[in-house]
Amino acid sequence: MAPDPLLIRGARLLDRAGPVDVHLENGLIAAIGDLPAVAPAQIIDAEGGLLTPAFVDPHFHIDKALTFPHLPPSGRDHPVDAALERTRQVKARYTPEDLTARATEAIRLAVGHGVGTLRAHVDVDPVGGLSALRVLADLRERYRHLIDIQLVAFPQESIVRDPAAPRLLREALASGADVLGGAPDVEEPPDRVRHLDLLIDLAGELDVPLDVHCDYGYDPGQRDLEALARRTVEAGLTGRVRAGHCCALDAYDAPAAAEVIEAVREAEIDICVCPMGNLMLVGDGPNPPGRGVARLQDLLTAGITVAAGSDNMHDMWFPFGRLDPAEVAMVTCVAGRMWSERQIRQVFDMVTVNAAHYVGVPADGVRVGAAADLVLFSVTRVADVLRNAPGRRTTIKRGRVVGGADSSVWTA
Ligand SMILES: O=c1cc[nH]c(=O)[nH]1
Repeated sequence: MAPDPLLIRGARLLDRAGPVDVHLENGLIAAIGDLPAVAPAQIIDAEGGLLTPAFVDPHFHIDKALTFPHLPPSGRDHPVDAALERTRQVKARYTPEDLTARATEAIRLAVGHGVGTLRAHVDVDPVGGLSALRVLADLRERYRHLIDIQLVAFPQESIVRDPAAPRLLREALASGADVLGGAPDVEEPPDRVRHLDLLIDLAGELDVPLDVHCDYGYDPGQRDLEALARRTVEAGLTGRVRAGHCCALDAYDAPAAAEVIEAVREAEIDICVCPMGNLMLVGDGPNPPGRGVARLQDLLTAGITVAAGSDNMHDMWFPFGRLDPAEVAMVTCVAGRMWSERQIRQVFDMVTVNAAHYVGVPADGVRVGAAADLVLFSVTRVADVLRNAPGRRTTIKRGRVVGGADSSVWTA
């Protein structure tokens, strides 16, 4: 059933002077300007607060979310080795009930924070098979009125060493996954290109989008992103491939970085950085030299679409987080030394319109005819959104109010 028309009075839009009224009807933005009240429209008085496109979180591991309290101790020295080991141990103990409870809490937080679309990686491998994916596919349908969830079939364990793994990925895509994921880092170095080849072949054959975790290390020798870009073009998948993390870009010297960035540009690969987890885990030793956040400003200068994702929340990969893209954007500013108002605004795009492009949904901004997926803030400036200044957020999905930061409107 179409929601009642909604009139938002006196909202401030990005890049536009002065408050305006915004009329929502049939899930779309119907008019913007100085509008008469249209009875019997529901009216929200924005009181000059900022109205922006809904947040899009382009990279989140929903199946692992909130497992932190149950992690076994790890004897591993390197935090990434510890995270991989604990991932294996913990996911072997998932139950449908525990997964449903944790994922539902993640969805509740996302909706409350203004996320309209969430791309969620779900481990699909011999440890758990398709069981987590099935639970999450059910939740995707149950909460479709509140949030769009895309499920990525993510092979967190090897697909080269295990001959059954590619078949499992096929089954995942036939039974609910929207996107093919990948993680060449989990292979022995000589097998990484084989991992990429398997992914590219499968994505081409099944005609599905591909989203690959790439180069998760502060290591100038890691060039999987470049290999992915070159294979993307060769396979005719230009514009259909996405890459997350890309930490090694931070470790390359300038000529190597320029070469890889040019290959990425040619392949039209959007990049998603995940600075919260990467600042914590990437880099060796007690005083790591670089922190594994891809060269944001060089990528933007090259015209590449850069998005930012929350990655993990309170699990074996990241102990903190609250699934709030405003927090991700604030950390991205800090990590990328993006301090000026113009740069802060660029980073806000990384969690809204750029992230929308990354996940393949329209990135229209607040315009007549665009989907009415919006967030209304009581604060007026982007910097106040990113610093989580006291105030309220109202989440609007397809023209209907579905939640707020205090979560009082959210109904399961
Ligand atoms: O491989 C990875 C990287 C980050 N977070 C995960 O859950 N897995």
